[in-house]
Amino acid sequence: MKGFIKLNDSTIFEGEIISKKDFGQGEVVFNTSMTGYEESITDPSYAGEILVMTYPLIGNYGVNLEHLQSKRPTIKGLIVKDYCQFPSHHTSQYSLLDYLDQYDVPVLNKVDTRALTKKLRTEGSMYGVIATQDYSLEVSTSTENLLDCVSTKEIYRIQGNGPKIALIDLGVKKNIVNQLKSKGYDLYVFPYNSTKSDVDKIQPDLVLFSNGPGDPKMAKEAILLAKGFIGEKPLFGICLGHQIISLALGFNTVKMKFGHRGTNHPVKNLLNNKCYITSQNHGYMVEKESVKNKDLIITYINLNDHSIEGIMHKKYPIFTVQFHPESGPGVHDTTFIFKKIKDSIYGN
Ligand SMILES: NC(=O)CC[C@H](N)C(=O)O
Repeated sequence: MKGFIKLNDSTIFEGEIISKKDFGQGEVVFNTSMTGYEESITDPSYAGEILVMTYPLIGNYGVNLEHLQSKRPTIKGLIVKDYCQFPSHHTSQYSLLDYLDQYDVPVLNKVDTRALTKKLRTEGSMYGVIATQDYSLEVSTSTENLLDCVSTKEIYRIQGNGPKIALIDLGVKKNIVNQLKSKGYDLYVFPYNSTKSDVDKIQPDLVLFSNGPGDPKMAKEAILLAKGFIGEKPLFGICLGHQIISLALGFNTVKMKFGHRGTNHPVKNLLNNKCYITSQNHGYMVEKESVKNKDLIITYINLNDHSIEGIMHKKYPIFTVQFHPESGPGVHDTTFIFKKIKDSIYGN
């Protein structure tokens, strides 16, 4: 069936809707990974977003449930150039389309994704609507409470013999939990709106703020929670968690022109001059000009645009990364960060 994506400046890109669902709206973002669509479509950080894959052939290796980063797809729609109808991989359990159809996610195929991506790169991120027929549709730019959609409703524990971590679930990816589990941490996973007294009950050795969707400034409860623990407990944050801790420390965050979404983003550790290739998925960043506190150090920068990719406190055991050390999808260069958490607990 003929369909299209209409952007909020009224530009239309035509395509074919191949899914059961023929309507979806959200912020239109592009990901430049050549593989990893299973992880990306289920990464809760993409909640509220329509995902454009720049790699032209998508669906080739089907879907294996083990690769998924959460219980269901979190995207509002998928846009591809050439959907592969006949996936071939020995571990594939579903075709990508069958999997997305189970959850009513619209898929728009045969789109000139290169032209669409060039548009978003030059003019900046936009909202869009995937639809059929009615070209006069209004493009909505409103957002829902994304954290409420992706965070756990109840506290739960994944027992381990190591230090006790309070993991604030802002839409945590499965690979982060798996990495922490594999290092033996005793994990208590908390809802996004937990209070300091909720978390204090377990007497954690460290409080970890996870990745997650949307504008970090909307995560008011989590910012307050992070503020409460500054100087009291070691803190660590990944992606949205990095932004939240940064806001709690008095930095500002701003929306990027089109964000970083892909698996080959080079970052440099300014403390030892080492470079790493990292997996990334974010549309906001910590504003460089806002870093004025002398007790804070920028630890990592992105080598493509020199934006901040990590910070550290000089006096307190607080450190954060904007990139995704757990990968899923992507490179494993920075998984050492999960061991560094232990060092920060023990003051090394
Ligand atoms: N992966 C994430 O945690 C994303 C953080 C935030 N939602 C952003 O887009 O910048």
